Amino acid sequence: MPRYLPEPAYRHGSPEKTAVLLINLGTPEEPTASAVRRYLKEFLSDPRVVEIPRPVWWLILNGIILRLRPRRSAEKYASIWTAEGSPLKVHVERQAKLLRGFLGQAGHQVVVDYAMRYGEPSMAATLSRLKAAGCTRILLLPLYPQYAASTTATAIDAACSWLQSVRNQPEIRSLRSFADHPGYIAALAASVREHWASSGPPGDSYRLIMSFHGLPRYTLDKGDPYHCECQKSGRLLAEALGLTAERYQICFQSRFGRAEWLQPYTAPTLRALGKQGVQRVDVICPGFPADCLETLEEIAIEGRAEFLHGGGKEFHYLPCLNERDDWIRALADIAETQLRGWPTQLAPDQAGLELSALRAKALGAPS
Ligand SMILES: C=CC1=C(C)c2cc3[nH]c(cc4nc(cc5[nH]c(cc1n2)c(C)c5CCC(=O)O)C(CCC(=O)O)=C4C)c(C)c3C=C
Ligand SMILES: [Fe+2]
Ligand SMILES: [Fe+2]
Repeated sequence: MPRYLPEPAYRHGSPEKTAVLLINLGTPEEPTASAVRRYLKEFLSDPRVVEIPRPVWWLILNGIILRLRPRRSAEKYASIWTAEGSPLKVHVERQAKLLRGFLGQAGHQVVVDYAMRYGEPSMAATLSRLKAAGCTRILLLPLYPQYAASTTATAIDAACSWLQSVRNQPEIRSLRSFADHPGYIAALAASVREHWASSGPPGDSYRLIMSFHGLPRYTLDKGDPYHCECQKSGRLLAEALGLTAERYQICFQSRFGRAEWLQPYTAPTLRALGKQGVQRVDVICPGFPADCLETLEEIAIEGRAEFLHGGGKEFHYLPCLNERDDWIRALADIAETQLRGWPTQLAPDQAGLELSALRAKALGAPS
């Protein structure tokens, strides 16, 4: 027998609201080994993330990874931690706040919130809170421009498993990906152009490196569209910038484990470019809408060292879209497109409430 969360008695005509829920990966609560262990345990236990059969993976995870990795990763987190907390969380929180303002300008009265797939604020708690606040329509917006089963799909799974616990379910919509959204590509292109304007235009010995988070190679063979969506975003960005094929390169970072991942790998590519005598690289991470450990530490610190040790002269890391105005506008456009057909004004609902109160009065009974 399913067990449902406690539910208030249904009242006809109660206010109905629409919510937009931004979803990101999640991040440890503190840059300490124990907080990182808790985070990694939840993250890496997800069968969408690691597809190795369970008894074997359970032994590797608990016997090796969770003993060794948390301390090393915590040191890396400590190197990028801010006074306000983990950069990923700080940026997502601000993005939600800004999106609320932008959607408000567009005339929508929607509730905008954010949740993390792993850690806090959890998806289940946030969805329950939205429901308790009267949200009967919820748009799920995973903040992954390129679809992957290990990111987008697992975020939707988590929402679906929360739905299983709900008696009176809200209506749900979800965004699959936005790899070729014109506003997203234009915001990336504008950030590169602004960077060229302030750091000098690219010379003859130059590459723009577009570094995406990697995935195991088998995901491509098994039909995950992630690789293709990354190629598409990269090509559209290059086209927007007027870069020919020799002037940019798409590569994949953050390899985890010993299996083959999507190639070319970012770190060896940076080192090789330095060795080949390429003078300057600018690195952008279009797959990450918010700066995080993987961009601020792995690219801006370690990637820089790879290129310079290889013999390169000038390395620039371009920040993620974060709170850029053009990006938040693009996000608002993405949300509005998905919201189409849903009432996003409170007024009609309030009118409905008034009407049902009148009816209740007329009938002399609760509605
Ligand atoms: C952009 C999309 C991402 C994909 C695809 C992705 C797949 C993926 N990641 C791991 C393992 C780790 N990732 C870690 C951090 C991390 N990953 C993403 C995004 C994607 N991951 C982000 C935004 C972050 C940063 C989080 C932060 O707190 O700043 C980590 C943790 C850090 C570490 O110990 O190295 C791991 C582990 C796998 C296995 C995977 C797909 C199979
Ligand atoms: Fe990752
Ligand atoms: Fe592909």
